Amino acid sequence: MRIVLCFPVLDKHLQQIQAAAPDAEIVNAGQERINELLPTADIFIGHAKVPVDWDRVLRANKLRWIQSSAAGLDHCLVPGVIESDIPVCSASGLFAPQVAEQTFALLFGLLRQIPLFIRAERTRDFSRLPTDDLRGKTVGIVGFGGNGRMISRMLSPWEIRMIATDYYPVDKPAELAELWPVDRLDDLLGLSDIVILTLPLNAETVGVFDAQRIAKMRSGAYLINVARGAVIVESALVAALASGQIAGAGLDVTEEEPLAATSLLWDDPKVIITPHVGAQSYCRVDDTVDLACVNLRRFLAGKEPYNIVNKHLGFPHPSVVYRGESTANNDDR
Ligand SMILES: NC(=O)c1ccc[n+]([C@@H]2O[C@H](COP(=O)([O-])OP(=O)(O)OC[C@H]3O[C@@H](n4cnc5c(N)ncnc54)[C@H](O)[C@@H]3O)[C@@H](O)[C@H]2O)c1
Ligand SMILES: O=C(O)[C@H](O)CO
Repeated sequence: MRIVLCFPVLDKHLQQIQAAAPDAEIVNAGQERINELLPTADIFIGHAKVPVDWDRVLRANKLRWIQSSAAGLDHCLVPGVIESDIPVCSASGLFAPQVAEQTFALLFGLLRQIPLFIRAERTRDFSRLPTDDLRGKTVGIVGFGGNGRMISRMLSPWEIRMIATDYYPVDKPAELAELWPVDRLDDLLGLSDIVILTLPLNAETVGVFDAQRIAKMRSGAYLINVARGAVIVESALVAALASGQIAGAGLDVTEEEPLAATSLLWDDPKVIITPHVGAQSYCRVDDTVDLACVNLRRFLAGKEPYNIVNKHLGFPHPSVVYRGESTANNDDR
């Protein structure tokens, strides 16, 4: 059995994976050799950032399971793969603590005008300006999976109202006032002072925040995107910031990555940009390997791995989140 990897593992990670699959040959393809090696794989663990020739992989008819090292599967959810009988597992929820911290950084950075004070610091300028409070605000979370749930849990001590929408609006935690289905997105936008995007990018969500939808947001609201850039039409966001419809945006992700040097977002003082680092803490690879090994052991033992996302195989369902509210599966670690 050959396991092909495509993510930056250290020797200790390779040893951990080998211990989970003692009889397997483990090959670390890296981005450079992924297209050469993937058709020879029985199992793929990783996340290809380069275009993969999935037709060739499917024609080889060898691959039996995919474990993504990313939560967002927009790269590998090509129809042929997701509709095949190869189970595809995401890293949904795995990076929720990191992504929630990044959301906090962007949220308080915007409310407390941190970029402005950092600029003033450079000129030894100690002028005071009023800043905004989180207290008393309504926070709307769009996409209530692993990341959305962790954000709401971490925000629960504040005196705020939280509402959310999700494709599967079930298991509403006590800190949330409302958990609505996706068709109530506009209601959420009309009520929220801060909108946090934690939904996946797919055919239904691409460009969902276009000019019309942004116009449904409260005037002077803040928008934070820690999901995928392409859920927002960037030109519409630029216009809404210019008109004041949106008071500020915190973006960990952008439509094009890296964000083009010519983008007007760079120079907007109401925008904080981070280069898609929400999940990039020092724990990321350790966490990914832990999940891969839990699932590898399950797969080899003939058990269902966690976080399968193929719809025709009966997924996703609300318990797919590996490190979310709805599973206790860390026992398997
Ligand atoms: N910034 C980063 O570094 C970073 C890190 C991890 C994940 N992400 C992105 O965040 C997304 C969410 O990650 P997660 O771990 O919470 O995944 P998840 O699968 O646990 O959660 C996504 C949730 O969104 C819901 N959803 C699907 N379509 C929706 C829609 N149209 N409207 C509202 N909700 C919808 C799903 O039902 C699910 O509950 C990923 O798909 C990925 O693109 C970004
Ligand atoms: O989806 C994820 O896991 C992060 O955005 C990194 O790709």
